[in-house]
Amino acid sequence: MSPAMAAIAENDDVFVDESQYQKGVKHLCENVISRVPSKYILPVQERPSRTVGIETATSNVNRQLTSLPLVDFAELRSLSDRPRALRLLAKACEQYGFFQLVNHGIPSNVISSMTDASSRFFEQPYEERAKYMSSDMTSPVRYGTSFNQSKDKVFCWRDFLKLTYHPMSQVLPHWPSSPADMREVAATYAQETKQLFLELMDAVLESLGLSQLPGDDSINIMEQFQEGSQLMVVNCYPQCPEPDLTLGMPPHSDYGFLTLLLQDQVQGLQILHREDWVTVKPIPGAFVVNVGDHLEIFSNGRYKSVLHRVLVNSARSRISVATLHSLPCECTIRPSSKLIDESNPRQYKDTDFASFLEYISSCEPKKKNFLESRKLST
Ligand SMILES: O=C(O)CCC(=O)C(=O)O
Ligand SMILES: [Fe+2]
Repeated sequence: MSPAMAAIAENDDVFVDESQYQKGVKHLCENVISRVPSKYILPVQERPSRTVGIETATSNVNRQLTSLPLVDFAELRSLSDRPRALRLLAKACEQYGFFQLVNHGIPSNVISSMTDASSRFFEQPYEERAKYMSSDMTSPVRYGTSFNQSKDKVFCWRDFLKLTYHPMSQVLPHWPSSPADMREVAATYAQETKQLFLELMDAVLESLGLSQLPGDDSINIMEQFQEGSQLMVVNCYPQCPEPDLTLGMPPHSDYGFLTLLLQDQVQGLQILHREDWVTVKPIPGAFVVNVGDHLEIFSNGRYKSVLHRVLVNSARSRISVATLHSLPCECTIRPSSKLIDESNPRQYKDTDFASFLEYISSCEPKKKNFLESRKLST
């Protein structure tokens, strides 16, 4: 360890120079650390064991593993089972904003290769990962740390690699060339999850009663989804010596229509359900799917974009891959006209990707603020 980065024995702060924390948690963990540096220590009210919801603080944390609703994709694909599966899907999106998707048909080797290549990416020396560091939110490849590292006062215990994917564009050459299989594995994974998202979105529209209506926008919107935005977020949460003092990710909701999340077998994801934080139990090979802000807006509030956060632990590091899908970035998102009537007045303003980026660049995005900011006061 160089003197400039020397750990101060009695102090928790590993780095004398604050800017070293910008290099990420993996980099930090290359030093011997037995305590969490103050840069990562949350105020007491925001720590994992002390919060219910985000504003209220009680000690009533539900650490039980919850069984999320299970949606069987094979049933959605079967003519006879589809109506029942659609009802289940609707209930999950209304009541939890989350479900586990099983029998989705993506080959298991595509999934295991993705988690495997992701782990190997983070195992590389810092200099290799740092090639992709960028503060430009629109960059097609971005390595970074925390949640919003240029704004966060307290850092999260998480490093990430964000890859934007578009079937037509030339972003692949910008993706990491090391590990050697990363580009190919990530491209296959992106294509497979895109197809899955399209089929799921078709089911979501049907579950909202929006398909096959004369003059309905659903055919139009499905065409737009073909060209839609797709962001893969590979999250790495290293082992943490004092996991009760920090979070892997703060409470947040996702911006798109649907997020397809692959988590390894290390639990950590919690969702806010009936005011309790509940841990989502990993199911091997399943996707955790959640409603994003754009779908809440499009469904005029019927489907919920729910706050979730990530706990870290002292025993094992954790990898997850979240794929966020939405309409093309230049599209405006607004409540479907079919879901607005006298008894369901319009609840959200028009929104677009540019206003979202502007919003997250200008504030500390730790709460459900963006979606709140799009709500019309009634
Ligand atoms: O790591 C997880 O389980 C959740 C990740 C997440 O919420 C995100 O990337 O938006
Ligand atoms: Fe998320």
